[in-house]
Amino acid sequence: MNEEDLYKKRLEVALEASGLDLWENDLSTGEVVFGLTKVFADLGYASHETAAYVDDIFKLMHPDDVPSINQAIDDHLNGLTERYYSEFRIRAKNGAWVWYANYGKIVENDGSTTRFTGVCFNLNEKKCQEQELQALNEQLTEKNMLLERMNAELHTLATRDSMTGLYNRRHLLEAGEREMHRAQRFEHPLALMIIDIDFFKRVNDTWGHIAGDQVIRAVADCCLEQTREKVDIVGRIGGEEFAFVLPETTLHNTLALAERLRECIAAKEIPLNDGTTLSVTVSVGVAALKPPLTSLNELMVCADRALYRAKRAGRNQVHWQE
Ligand SMILES: Nc1nc2c(ncn2[C@@H]2O[C@H](COP(=O)(O)OP(=O)(O)OP(=O)(O)O)[C@@H](O)[C@H]2O)c(=O)[nH]1
Repeated sequence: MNEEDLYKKRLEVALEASGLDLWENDLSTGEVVFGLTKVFADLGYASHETAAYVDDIFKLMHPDDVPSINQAIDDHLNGLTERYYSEFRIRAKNGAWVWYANYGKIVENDGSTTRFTGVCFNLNEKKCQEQELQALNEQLTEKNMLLERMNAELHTLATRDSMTGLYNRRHLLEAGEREMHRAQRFEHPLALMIIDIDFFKRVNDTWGHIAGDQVIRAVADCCLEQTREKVDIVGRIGGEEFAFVLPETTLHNTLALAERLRECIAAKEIPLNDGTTLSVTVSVGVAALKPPLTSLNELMVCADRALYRAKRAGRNQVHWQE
């Protein structure tokens, strides 16, 4: 065996061991000088079906991949890249798309001949893994978004009263306790107000529970209208009872708010399902933070006592605990 044959044999062994298939094209004529025998065989084509011209290979490539292949060849031809590399799909004999990659270089470019040589190797497993990973990532992102939505819903369920959308009793007490600590530490004013719908039992007894619920919602709307969004903590703490934790609010200002709210509710004509309207009044109890009070609970007791006095004094009025 001469040196050249020996060299070829060595190359064959190297290519076979590494799963590479050698190719060489003449770009000036468009001819395939040296064919992709292993690739075509792997794709199920007979030896007479292998491509004789570069264009024949392009016809077997996925149309979406052709522009990037052409770009990579142009970049290499124009000296922008040291080597040509591209990834693409080729249609197998059975119609399936199989991923391959090309690595090559211009080995001769003398004006009349442009020899382009390289190797091609199967990339299908890697691509399939990438696609699986991407699909998994997308699923994960979707699941995360769902989880975030569910968490937000759960938070709403845990902190809000479902009938009015106001805070529930537990959240009001927790958030109120925090405000209480802050107010005490920095010696800032804080007030607590409780309102209770007057003679609400009569509403239920006369117009029914559904009308009663509508009244509760209408009163809740007034409560939100008259308070500061994201500052005041407004909650439904019982059937027809609402509480307000009012940070940075003096007794004087709270009494003004209480009066405004009382008037707003009394003036409201609440539409019922049967087309009629209904009005209700509320009694209000107010207490402001001052020594020796130290807990929200104590403040609530004070406001509750004031509310009781407002009821006793004839309802539809505001009372406060000094
Ligand atoms: N429709 C409706 N009624 C409720 C709800 N929660 C509590 N109630 C009713 O509210 C009524 C409250 O009545 P009472 O505590 O006797 O007080 P009141 O009739 O408002 O009288 P005063 O507070 O003394 O003015 C009861 O009949 C409860 O059944 C609710 O979510 N929806």
